[in-house]
Amino acid sequence: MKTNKASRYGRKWIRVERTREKQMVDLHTGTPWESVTFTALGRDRQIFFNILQEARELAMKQEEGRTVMYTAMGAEWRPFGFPRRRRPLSSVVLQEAVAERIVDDVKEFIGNPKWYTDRGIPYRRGYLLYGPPGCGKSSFITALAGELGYSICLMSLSDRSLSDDRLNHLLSVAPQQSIILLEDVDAAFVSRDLLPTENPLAYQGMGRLTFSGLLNSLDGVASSEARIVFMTTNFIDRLDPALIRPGRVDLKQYIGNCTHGQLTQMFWRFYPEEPASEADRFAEQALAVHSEISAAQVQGHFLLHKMDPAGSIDNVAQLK
Ligand SMILES: Nc1ncnc2c1ncn2[C@@H]1O[C@H](COP(=O)(O)OP(=O)(O)OP(=O)(O)O)[C@@H](O)[C@H]1O
Repeated sequence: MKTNKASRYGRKWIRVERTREKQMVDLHTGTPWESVTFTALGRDRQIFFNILQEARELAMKQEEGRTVMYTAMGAEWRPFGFPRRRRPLSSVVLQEAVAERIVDDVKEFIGNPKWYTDRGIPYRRGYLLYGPPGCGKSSFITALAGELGYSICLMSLSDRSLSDDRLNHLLSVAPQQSIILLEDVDAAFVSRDLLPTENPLAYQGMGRLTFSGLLNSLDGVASSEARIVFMTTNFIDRLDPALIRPGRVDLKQYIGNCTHGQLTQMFWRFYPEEPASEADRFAEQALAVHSEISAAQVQGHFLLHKMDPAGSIDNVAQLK
């Protein structure tokens, strides 16, 4: 498909011819390739460099301050949804020093490629965040990506169309400067092993992901670019030790239910006008009635009492 248009750029007229390639798509974005040809009269070629430079700056501006999420489609990664506004790290309230530990580790890793190459160690690092639901594993990883200016490649291992080859390929073509996020890694193999008896036809003619395929793909994830893989699970004890041995998972971190400190901090963030003593009172009362409270529950409770900090304390027993 071809279109022709005349456009003004500064004081010059240029002809813009766009040709859409039928069979080719950009592997990283899924958009079809287009050839754009500019023609202008005159001898000054600088005009073309200026156009390209301007286009580049505009494209970068669009993603500035945003986190792009990719999902796997066939053999490619495609962005899904619009790039999200970066989530600040401070908006995810974790137990003291936990966020710093991970952020420092990742930054140290990204900043030292030579250390790895000098020692012949593959330049990749694996992280496992584990703990009960709704405590901030995914939110923290999203905020971390924002802090680093990285995108996120989100992948579910329970995806039935995932085979060893496909996973291997996807991991090797992941966009540069991205975090690969494998969520709920425990679910993949438990559920998969049950499936063939339920529906023996489901896998006919289709390769499926095997546990050793997963291990091989993770081991193969290495390039001159820093490769960061995050896995999350609610049940660390269901994971095969081979999956989380050093080299595949280099840093494990428990992300648990709210402590007194987290509860006060969340209260402050939500009701910044309130005195510290109220935040303290909220935390104390919440822990007196509930032994385990996730940050997601607290967030939901505050949303029910948006303009009513005292009400959020008085009704703390209803927190669920
Ligand atoms: N530590 C936290 N600080 C601030 N908000 C949080 C925190 N944990 C969770 N939330 C809020 O709760 C919701 C769910 O959190 P999130 O998806 O990050 O939890 P998760 O630990 O990844 O859960 P799951 O194990 O179910 O995937 C989000 O809206 C998030 O904003």
